[in-house]
Amino acid sequence: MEFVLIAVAVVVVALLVGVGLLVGRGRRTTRLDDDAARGTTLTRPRPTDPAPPVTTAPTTVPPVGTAPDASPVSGDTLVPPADLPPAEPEPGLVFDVPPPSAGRLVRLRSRLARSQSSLGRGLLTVLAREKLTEDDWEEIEETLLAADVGVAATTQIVQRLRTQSLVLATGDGAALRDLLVSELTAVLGPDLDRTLATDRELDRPAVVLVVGVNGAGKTTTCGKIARVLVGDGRSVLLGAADTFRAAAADQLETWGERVGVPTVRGAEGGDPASVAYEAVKVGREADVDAVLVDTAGRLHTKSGLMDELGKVKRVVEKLSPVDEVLLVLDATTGQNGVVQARVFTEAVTVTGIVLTKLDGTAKGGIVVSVQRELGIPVKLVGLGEGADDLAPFEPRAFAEALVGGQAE
Ligand SMILES: Nc1nc2c(ncn2[C@@H]2O[C@H](COP(=O)(O)OP(=O)(O)OP(=O)(O)O)[C@@H](O)[C@H]2O)c(=O)[nH]1
Repeated sequence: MEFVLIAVAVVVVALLVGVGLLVGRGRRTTRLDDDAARGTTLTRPRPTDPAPPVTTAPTTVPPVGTAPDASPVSGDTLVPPADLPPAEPEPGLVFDVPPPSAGRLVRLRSRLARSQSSLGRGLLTVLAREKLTEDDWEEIEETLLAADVGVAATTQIVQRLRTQSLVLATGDGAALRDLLVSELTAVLGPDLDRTLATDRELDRPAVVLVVGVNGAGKTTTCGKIARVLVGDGRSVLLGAADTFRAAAADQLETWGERVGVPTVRGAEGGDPASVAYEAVKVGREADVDAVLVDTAGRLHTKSGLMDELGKVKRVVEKLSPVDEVLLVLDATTGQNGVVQARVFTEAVTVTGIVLTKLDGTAKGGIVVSVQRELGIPVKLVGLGEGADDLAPFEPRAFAEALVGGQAE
């Protein structure tokens, strides 16, 4: 009898060890050090899985952060934050290698097809006419307005084109097309500083907050910016301060895992400010170049959301200056987006706009009106759902792409 009991005990222990090992092979979610905010966890790409590459969806283990006292996932050793992020993937791991940011807008110009066919082609057809009549100029004006270029900018473009067409004397479609590109470039603010403040300072990482309403593409954009930075050779840490929607943290983690970037996340419904603080703290200890913090876009009330954003920024600033606050706007929402944007600019000092979903609208001129109305430069544009469909904004290249035609 005693022998049977011993045999049963051995089998049970073996089974438990086996299950523990299997779980340990999933996503690695590690409690941070003892000073970490309650419920905050750090996830990093799995370092020792032999295969398959991380480009596929990772195995998910329930977030440890939901239970404040949870201990590290079985089989994990607590990784000192100063070791982060891995400079190279461990043997057997294949991270995505995103392309560098330079020249992306030119590569993605065909994504502006909808804007181009309504704005560019419409204008080119009129400009190609032998002699431009009053009706033609009106048509040009209407086309620009319909593409959301805005009244003031449209008036400026049309007036200047008219003057210059007189100088040209004859109807030269190609020359007028080039003039149109120049005028569009001029209203896009070619001299605005669009540098993303993501360069590491001497003693600390750059800190970027990503804000905007839900559905605008914040989390996706955060992940895409991480890829842009990794593609440019920088080290990044992500902070999932959108604790309102648990899936947002999972989504962000997955983006990070694909390029070898760790994520700090909190318990669902936890305090976003403490997650943001923790992310910046870990980023500083790990000496990364930039910490990107995703924030919530939805709360029970709009004023609640704005108060929360303000708090996130204030709390982070106890530890580090915030170098960039990027407001993500959905280009397909047109003027509504501008109204939303104003609410955000009242709560935090927005330093740059990311205009997403420009591939899904015929109103590419929204870039002009958003910038003019808010007085904030568009720094990045989203041109598709693909992982690398985010490009630094370049006025001339954008104007060329919108107008299309021969000189492209
Ligand atoms: N076509 C297109 N889709 C985009 C672009 N950027 C983001 N999206 C899509 O927009 C949808 C919403 O993106 P999310 O990143 O989840 O939006 P969010 O603002 O974080 O939303 P919440 O987490 O609910 O606040 C996703 O399906 C994205 O793939 C873009 O540039 N083009």
